[in-house]
Amino acid sequence: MANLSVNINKIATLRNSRGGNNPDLVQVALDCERFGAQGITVHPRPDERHIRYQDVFDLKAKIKTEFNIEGNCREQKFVDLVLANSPAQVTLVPDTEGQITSNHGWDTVKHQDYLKEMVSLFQNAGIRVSIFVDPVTAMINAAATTGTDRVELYTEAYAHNFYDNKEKAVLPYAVAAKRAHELGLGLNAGHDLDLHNLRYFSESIPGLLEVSIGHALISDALYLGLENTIQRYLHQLVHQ
Ligand SMILES: CC(=O)[C@@H](O)[C@H](O)COP(=O)(O)O
Ligand SMILES: NCC(=O)COP(=O)(O)O
Repeated sequence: MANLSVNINKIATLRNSRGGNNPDLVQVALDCERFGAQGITVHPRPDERHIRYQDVFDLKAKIKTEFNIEGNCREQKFVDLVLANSPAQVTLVPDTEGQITSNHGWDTVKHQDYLKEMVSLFQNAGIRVSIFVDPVTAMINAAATTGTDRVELYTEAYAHNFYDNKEKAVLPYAVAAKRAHELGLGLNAGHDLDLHNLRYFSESIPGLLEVSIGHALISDALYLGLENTIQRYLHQLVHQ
């Protein structure tokens, strides 16, 4: 069964909208853990529009489950933040300036040498590395040459195409996952996964280690409550 890492960016968005500490990000993270989440994900961005750099230190001091920090390693401030906090995992995402959210994976072919350097920098600090990639065989092949521990498949296209034709939507992911397994890479996935598309994805991708879910899960919690929502997401990941 894949682990569920709850991305709490949206909690920070809500908190920042009023400038105080409501909702309390650290408390929400602790509650996610208490309700069964196996990890906490944050994606600090340079404008600190949701997760602030200080949040990462505050979370690191309190959470007990797997801490996953996602972000752009081309920002020195991000690299320093990760090294200072030693999370269980860093996920390297090729953010571009001004983007609303992550919208593409790394071009691991073009940036192979650079990624190799970044992977060993973090691994030498004892941090597991995952590279965010599109489900394309060439990207998986080149990711493996960087020495990364895992790849995270960018699931926006799957989520988008799920309702039209779920078999077709998942196919590139199944092919990419098979290749990743052949190359000995661990497999994570995330972006726009939700209560409707999660079960089919996890059933179709054997050996999936972790999903990180934020936007849909926090939105569902408005209606269902956080504890019930996390239980429902966990339930999607259990296969008979
Ligand atoms: C890496 C990824 O897939 C993103 O979903 C990201 O972590 C979310 O970031 P935002 O919350 O800033 O949209
Ligand atoms: N890595 C993906 C993630 O953390 C959450 O993405 P989303 O569920 O907010 O789209």
